[in-house]
Amino acid sequence: MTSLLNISNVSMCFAHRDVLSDVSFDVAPGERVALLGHNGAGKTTLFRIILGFLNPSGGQITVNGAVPGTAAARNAVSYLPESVSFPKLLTGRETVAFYAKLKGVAPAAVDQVLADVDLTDAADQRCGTYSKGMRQRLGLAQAMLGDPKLLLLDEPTSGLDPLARQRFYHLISKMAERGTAVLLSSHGLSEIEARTDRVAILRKGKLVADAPLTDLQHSANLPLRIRVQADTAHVDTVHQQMGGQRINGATVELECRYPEKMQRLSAISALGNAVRDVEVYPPSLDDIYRHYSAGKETKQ
Ligand SMILES: Nc1ncnc2c1ncn2[C@@H]1O[C@H](COP(=O)(O)OP(=O)(O)OP(=O)(O)O)[C@@H](O)[C@H]1O
Repeated sequence: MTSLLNISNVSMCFAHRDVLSDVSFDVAPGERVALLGHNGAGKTTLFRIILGFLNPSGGQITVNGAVPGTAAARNAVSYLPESVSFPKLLTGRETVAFYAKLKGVAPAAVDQVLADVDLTDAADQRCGTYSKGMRQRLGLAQAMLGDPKLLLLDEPTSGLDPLARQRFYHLISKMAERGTAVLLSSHGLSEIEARTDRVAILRKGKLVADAPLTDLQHSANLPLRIRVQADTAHVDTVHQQMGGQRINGATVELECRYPEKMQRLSAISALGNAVRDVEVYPPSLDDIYRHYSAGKETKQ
């Protein structure tokens, strides 16, 4: 599939300091990509280059085939910055109407996006009275205007409560279903785990991973955990046969690598009625992030 966002060998140097080094990856229409990295890894800098606010020291970017900052690229992209602020005296509805006018979007879309982010009841309240979460949702409403081809979200869920986060990701997925390419940065690893299609990890300005989470789970070769609930009368036998650790009266847990997984599971299955239940826990995004952040540079 043709990429909507193409980042090719991008480098950025501030005052002789390399902040981004030779970063390349693509985002396709309808794809949701999480951009992860420690504080200062270069995520916001990359966003600012994609938006055309900064010129890279090297490499090229195209947004829907256009150079960042050109009218064609600007028309294709919407951005929600990390710290969003709006004029305090304008209401939510006036604020979104203002952005709709700037973007050339029909006024009818204003009430729809306010409803999408659950701000209908507060639409006539002044932004100065909004909570942080409400401001963030208003920011998302303005970013959703006009069904952008590319949505850039810089730590979009900071300040949102758990239900608002769920709703937020639901909206993002709906936009992706309609073909919007989404690139979002986040430090909330658990929340993006099941809600993005690919993970890109920056470490000190270098791209150290770029693949779907399941591929990273395999290539990092981190252990997965198999937890077996044994019949209480047979727990000693199960422990002896399986190895691993007993973690309570009836549960035995062991760690293994992906290539051994099926062999281990058939051995457990051969224990028949001595086993009541089996659960397999793959490495979490936290584990994978720690692995790649520690310097295992195996780009997919
Ligand atoms: N205009 C600038 N001039 C000089 N250095 C800059 C400038 N903008 C960013 N930097 C530096 O570039 C590095 C990357 O910053 P950036 O804001 O891109 O990181 P980040 O990954 O978004 O971090 P965070 O997770 O904390 O938001 C930092 O060391 C920062 O100090």
